[in-house]
Amino acid sequence: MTRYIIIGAGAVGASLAAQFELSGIDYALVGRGAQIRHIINHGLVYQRPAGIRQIRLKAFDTAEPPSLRQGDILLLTVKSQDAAEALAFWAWRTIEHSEALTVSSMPIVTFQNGLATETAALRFFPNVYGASILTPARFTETGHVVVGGDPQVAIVTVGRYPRGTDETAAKVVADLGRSDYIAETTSDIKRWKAAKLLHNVRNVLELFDGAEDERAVFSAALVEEAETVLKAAGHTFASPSERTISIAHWKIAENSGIRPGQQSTWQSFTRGVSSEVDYLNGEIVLLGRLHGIVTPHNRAAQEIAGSAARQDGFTAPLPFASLRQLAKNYLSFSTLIPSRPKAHQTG
Ligand SMILES: NC(=O)C1=CN([C@@H]2O[C@H](COP(=O)(O)OP(=O)(O)OC[C@H]3O[C@@H](n4cnc5c(N)ncnc54)[C@H](OP(=O)(O)O)[C@@H]3O)[C@@H](O)[C@H]2O)C=CC1
Ligand SMILES: CC(C)(CO)C(=O)C(=O)O
Repeated sequence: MTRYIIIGAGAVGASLAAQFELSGIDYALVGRGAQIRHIINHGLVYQRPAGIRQIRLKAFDTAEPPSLRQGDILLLTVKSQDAAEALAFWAWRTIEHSEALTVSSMPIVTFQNGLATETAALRFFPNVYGASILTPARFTETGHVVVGGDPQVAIVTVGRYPRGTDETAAKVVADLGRSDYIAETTSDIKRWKAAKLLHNVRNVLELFDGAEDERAVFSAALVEEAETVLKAAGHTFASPSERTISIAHWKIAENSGIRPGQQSTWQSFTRGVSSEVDYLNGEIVLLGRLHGIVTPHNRAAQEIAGSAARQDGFTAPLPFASLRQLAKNYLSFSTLIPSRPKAHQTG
């Protein structure tokens, strides 16, 4: 029987474990720090629109990981900035009763927003499956995860990376479906990841104050830069009409404990842990630099969020005026720099 090894016990990972537990699907949840200690000792307080319950989970501290066996599938649910460390930690461990095989021979499913994790995983694992997950999930309090998706937990699209689909992708989708997710396979997961990044570059704005109309202008600029550089880098975007499943009745339930403006980046700041901004806005900045395109709004957002993350405590929104000014400065610098010369042809 397939067992899922869920790495990262936060909003996405702990809710997956809870859903598997409730559906009789075998799994092991591996986490770190106070969160996993709390889950091991007291269980998880799991809040969904239908109610709150305390669930005992098969949970392990990464300091004492479970041994892995043939047939296991890894689900990576840490944030992008923690993916490299987790991949290196798992890849070269041997598999129980198959000393010649390492964990890297197992399939791994990457749930991260952004575009960086799949290529990082391919460095170690030949069988990488990208998952694009749309879920209103919250982890801001130790031992407590809230999911506002209604009636299902989330919408998940899974495909082999960089392209294709196969029996493993179909198996993961079937098990997610049994566990109250709306799930589908795709043969082009890169298009879903790129389309999602167009939304996630706006997450950073939830850290800032400012008038709604000014924020809307800045938000549009973040997305426009993202679209331009992603296209320059050869990405195309999946559109909702490509879904093979209906999501018409899916919504974020009212009074579910999920509040607008408090998505995953805001949650990391609120918990005082590192944030994913370097892999969301930072991905746009990186691709811009690689393709000779300026990205002043994403750069300013990445820089201010990065500096703020180094300071203690996130108790008040960051000043939007500073963000706007820094973006303006980067925009005017860029007009002073001649555009990149075309590479000389040699030989
Ligand atoms: N939250 C949401 O609603 C959504 C999130 N996503 C995406 O899903 C991914 C996961 O996000 P999310 O669940 O919110 O993240 P969380 O921060 O809630 O959870 C990640 C957990 O993984 C732990 N962790 C980090 N490194 C390791 C490691 N090496 N081994 C074991 N555990 C580790 C973290 O510990 P610590 O607390 O110590 O850092 C944290 O508890 C992200 O890419 C995010 O963008 C996508 C859609 C919605
Ligand atoms: C789907 C969305 C926007 C919702 O929470 C998300 O991806 C995130 O929080 O990062």
